[in-house]
Amino acid sequence: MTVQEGYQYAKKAYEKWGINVDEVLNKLKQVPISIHCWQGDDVGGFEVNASELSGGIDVTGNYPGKARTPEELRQDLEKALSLIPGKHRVNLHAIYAETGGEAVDRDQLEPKHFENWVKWAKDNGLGLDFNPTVFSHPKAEDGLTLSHPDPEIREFWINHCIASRKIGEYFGKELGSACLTNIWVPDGYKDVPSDRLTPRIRLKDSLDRIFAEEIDEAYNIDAVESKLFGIGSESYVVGSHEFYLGYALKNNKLCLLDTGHYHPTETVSNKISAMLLYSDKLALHVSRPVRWDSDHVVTLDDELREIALEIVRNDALDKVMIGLDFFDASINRVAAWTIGTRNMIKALLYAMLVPNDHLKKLQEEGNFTDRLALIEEFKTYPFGAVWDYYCDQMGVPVKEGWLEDVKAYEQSALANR
Ligand SMILES: C[C@H](O)[C@H](O)[C@@H](O)C(=O)CO
Ligand SMILES: [Mn+2]
Repeated sequence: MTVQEGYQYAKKAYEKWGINVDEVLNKLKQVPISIHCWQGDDVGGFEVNASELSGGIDVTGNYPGKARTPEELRQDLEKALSLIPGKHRVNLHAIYAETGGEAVDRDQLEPKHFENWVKWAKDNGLGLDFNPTVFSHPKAEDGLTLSHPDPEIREFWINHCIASRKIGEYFGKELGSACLTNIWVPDGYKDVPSDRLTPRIRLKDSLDRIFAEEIDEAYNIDAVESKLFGIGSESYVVGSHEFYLGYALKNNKLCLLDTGHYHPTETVSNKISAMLLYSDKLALHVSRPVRWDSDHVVTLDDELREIALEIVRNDALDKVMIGLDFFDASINRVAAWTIGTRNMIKALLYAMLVPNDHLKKLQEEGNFTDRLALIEEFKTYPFGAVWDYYCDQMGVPVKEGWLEDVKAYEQSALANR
């Protein structure tokens, strides 16, 4: 069966349920995914005086071919983007600044240090998002930053976050698309704290100072990302979910939910509808925790589909800013981006091809038998045939065809590094 024949067959199956597949694909085309640059170099960055990765996160594996320069990272991203259908965004961290060989500390970073990224984003029709890097630095050595008892250390990180918001504003202005600038800090304690409140008072004060400067949301949107625990902060994290949920609601900021930052049986899919009742927007770092916040490559698992269903069935595609956050150095890094991003898009397509309104109605009527039966039957509807057609139409490889491209790229580019 050709891709076209498969599509016609699938279309008929979905049309029986009133789903207009052509309309679905047009809608899907317009959903940007923010692809994290840090999968390409194991969260290393290009600082002149780079520190080891810290902040309670870890990248394992040493698959050859990691990007060593901004040029290599951009080249690898271009390769991955050529295998992913749609127009997307790239998410940068401050450690990806280009300072021309000069050591520029993070509180001194300026838009000019990201000019190459902006030029590249313009050439490739991409939006850019941003993150201050509040780890992997001598001033984050003891695992405390914006909540540090030492006012000088706090000041340094406050200034870095302010500088980051200005860089975000610059991205937004240059690219004509608002940049999401997300603050995540690792602050916490390995062992049971004797005072949970004081660090939180300091973190709140730091955030107030960071956000004191008004920046037009047409250019820069602020987000705050919580966490449950990290390596070395197993007992207490200052910026917990409740801390940031309260902060964001009170200060009109976005909560960013990282799917690896909750208890193992706690799901982000279950939070989306609740949070959107109280805030216009929220942001995601879609990741895959395996026993811990391991940042495995996103697979098309139940939770990914459930997240996509929650976004789609609640008509929240323009309210939930979808970003990815995983880093696996045990496999080809371009393949990691391709697999994870294609899966995110596949999940959205899957969710758009479910008769969501009908299923909602069944629930309202108390018809739980039909609800379960249909949810299960739709899992084996010919969604793969629609996905193949979408890839074909968007000019990217169908099915696993992309793997050949990645292998050729591994030979021609990655193997020489
Ligand atoms: C690179 C980090 O993963 C990222 O900044 C942060 O979002 C995080 O999830 C830390 O666990
Ligand atoms: Mn994250």
